[in-house]
Amino acid sequence: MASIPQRHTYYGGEAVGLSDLRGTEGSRHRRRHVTFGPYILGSTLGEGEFGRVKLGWSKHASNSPNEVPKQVAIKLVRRDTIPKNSEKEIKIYREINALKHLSHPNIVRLEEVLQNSKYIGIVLEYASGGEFYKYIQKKRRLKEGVACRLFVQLVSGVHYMHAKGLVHRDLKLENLLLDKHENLVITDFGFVNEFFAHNELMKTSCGSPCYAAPELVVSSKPYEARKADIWSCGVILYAMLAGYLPWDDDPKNPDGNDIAKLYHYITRTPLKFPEYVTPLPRDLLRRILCPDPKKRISMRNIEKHEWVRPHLPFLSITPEEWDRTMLSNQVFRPPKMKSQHSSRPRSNCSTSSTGSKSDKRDSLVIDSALVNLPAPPQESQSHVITKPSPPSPELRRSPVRGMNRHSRSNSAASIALQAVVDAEREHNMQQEVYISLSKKNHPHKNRNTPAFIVQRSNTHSGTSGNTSSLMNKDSTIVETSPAKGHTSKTEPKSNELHTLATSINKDSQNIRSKTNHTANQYHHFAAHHRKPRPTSYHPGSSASAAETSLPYPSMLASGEAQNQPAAGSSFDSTPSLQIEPSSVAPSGNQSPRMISRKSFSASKPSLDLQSVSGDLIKSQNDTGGLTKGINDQMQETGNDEARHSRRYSGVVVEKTCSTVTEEEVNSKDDHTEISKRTVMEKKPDNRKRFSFLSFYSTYETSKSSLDTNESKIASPPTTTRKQSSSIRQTTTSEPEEPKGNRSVASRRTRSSTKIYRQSVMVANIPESAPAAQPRPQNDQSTAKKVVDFFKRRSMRI
Ligand SMILES: Nc1ncnc2c1ncn2[C@@H]1O[C@H](COP(=O)(O)OP(=O)(O)OP(=O)(O)O)[C@@H](O)[C@H]1O
Repeated sequence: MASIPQRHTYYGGEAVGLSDLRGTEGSRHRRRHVTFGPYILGSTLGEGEFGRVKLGWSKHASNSPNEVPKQVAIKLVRRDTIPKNSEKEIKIYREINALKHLSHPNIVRLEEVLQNSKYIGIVLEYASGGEFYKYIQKKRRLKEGVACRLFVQLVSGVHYMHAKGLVHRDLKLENLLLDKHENLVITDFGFVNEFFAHNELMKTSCGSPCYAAPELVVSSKPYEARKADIWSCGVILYAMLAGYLPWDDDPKNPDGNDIAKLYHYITRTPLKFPEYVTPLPRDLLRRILCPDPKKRISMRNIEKHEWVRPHLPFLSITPEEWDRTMLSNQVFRPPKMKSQHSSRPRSNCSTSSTGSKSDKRDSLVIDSALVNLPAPPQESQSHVITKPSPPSPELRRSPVRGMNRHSRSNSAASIALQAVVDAEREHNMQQEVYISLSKKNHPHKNRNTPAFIVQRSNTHSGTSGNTSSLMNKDSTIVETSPAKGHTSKTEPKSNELHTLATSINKDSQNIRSKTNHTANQYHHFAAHHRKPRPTSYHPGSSASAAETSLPYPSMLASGEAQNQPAAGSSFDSTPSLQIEPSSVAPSGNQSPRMISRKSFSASKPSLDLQSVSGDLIKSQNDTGGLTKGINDQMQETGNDEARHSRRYSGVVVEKTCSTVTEEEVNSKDDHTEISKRTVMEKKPDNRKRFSFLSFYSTYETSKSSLDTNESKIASPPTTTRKQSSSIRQTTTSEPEEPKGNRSVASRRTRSSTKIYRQSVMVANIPESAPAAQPRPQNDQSTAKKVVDFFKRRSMRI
């Protein structure tokens, strides 16, 4: 038996033995963790605009030695860094609100929102697989099968959010993470926006130049945001397959510094591929990376493309089915109901972990008016931040619209309050879905069974008739809204949905069982780095939904001729709804390897939602505006069921936590561990063409200091990480040529400055950008600085 080493201290001639010191020593050795609410804080996983993202794990689960504590990523946002009504506040608000409504295995899951007097903690699912760009960087490029699986996951997640009426607007490799089973996880919803009509156009351009669709850059016209997301997906797919970004080989703009030239090049130059990219993905990429958004392939047609056919069952899962599946795998405890007489939500924020008076003082004072969520800011034509605007005349079914607004509700503190209120609504919604499911299980009792159309794709009429031969004619998709002219012919069988869920769960359990060992090592895997991110948000307004024709600049017109798909311009046509009942249920072999996340697991999550969440408040009037996409379908089909399909999107709880202080958080980073991810951060191989971060240049790793003396044990050993960097812009213009030998070391190392990407607004790039002319040296250097600034940052275009 290990004995505590005897220590004798001499005090003025009197020996003090162990027994006298045991208390002192005991307290010294006692593990004291830095905590935030119900979570023990660990190392810093990364750093963004809002602050550090910490690894955390549930205190409650750790009581049992055999139970792996639930791990989470906690985005800690200092409240005093978020001025009221600031861009930052709006961005956080948007991100939280969007995540609450998204429940998809490839979208980062929001666990809850916590706060104390100093911090707001956005508790997210922990994506332990690290950052996706590093994954590609490590492998140089992905094998086709792997790329296809991950692309399908990306498409599924993006399609899901589009169906929910949301557009991401900043899809890029840096905003993709991997979970422990190398499934894709879409993160960073700071630029998310809602759209309310199928053809609704947006004004505000967001994103990063390399991933931004041309229409965002070369035209000031409103754009169809979903098509812009699709473009970004294409750039991501290209990077997966090729190992570098497309259109980076302009000899006149080798470094891609000149954004005007970059976009001229994009719109005028046919897409080139290295020889190792096979014809099928090439065809798909040509259809996606089509400069003319009108001719760009739609999400539905991507899902029908031959290349992704092996994953058709997965892609066939509709948003509604995802909602149900995720819901069925959630452990949901009915929240404590507040008193019926209480008109305002009750918060447990005063039950801070310290219970100090100051904490109570800092706790949120809940204003009943906050029950009405503020509207998200509208996009303004002038690209200026606007505050929540009054409801638009057209009724948009949004939880943030169509309700009384609270004029002061945009304060940082109120964000978490909104979360409480939304939890209330979520619960209500949850109950609706349960009712819906229960009715579905007894269809004879259900008068509102949704009208699923089940039909072979090659039998539907209309626009799909011209589909390319590469389209999967036998493919089936599942839709909740019937095609025009169709009436509900086949009702969805609840056992079909069940089969889907069961299949997924089986898959999940298999993977889970294989990876229990990995799970036990969870806490050893963390990473921290400083990752530049877009930092500003410029809400804009949506253009009129009536505006369906997008005048397109001539340069695009000329470019589109070159980048058009070889055939099948009808890809953008709205496909009819098709379901092949027999193919709805995914076969295990065909399903992409993903799942394995909690949502798919039948196992009980270690987080005790109730103990964590405290009060959840039931809402009376959730109208689910963020599910506008579904509502659109509902309106089209007259199908009320879609309304019930809004999923329960996680319990969002606001709670006051008082144990973490700024000093603790700041100091704790000093000893962060990272073992797994650092493997990916070896010195870049010069033979690699692919190096994503060049665009943002090299940036210094933040040496986080998570561990205080008190938390050494809580936090695994720290490895200071250095971000390698650089998306290389190559000089050769030869097509079909792998360009791995180009020397980019100098570019990679040209900057080691710590950089925070900041969104910027730039004027639209003129159609004919002035050719680069010799300029005085001083001017050039200034211009270079500006260009570098843009290149290294996520850019508001
Ligand atoms: N759920 C997560 N799991 C694991 N790591 C994460 C998670 N979320 C964020 N990180 C890490 O933290 C880093 C910063 O996160 P994120 O970019 O979301 O922060 P942010 O403050 O929103 O920054 P920005 O909005 O500027 O992008 C990420 O690059 C990633 O490495």
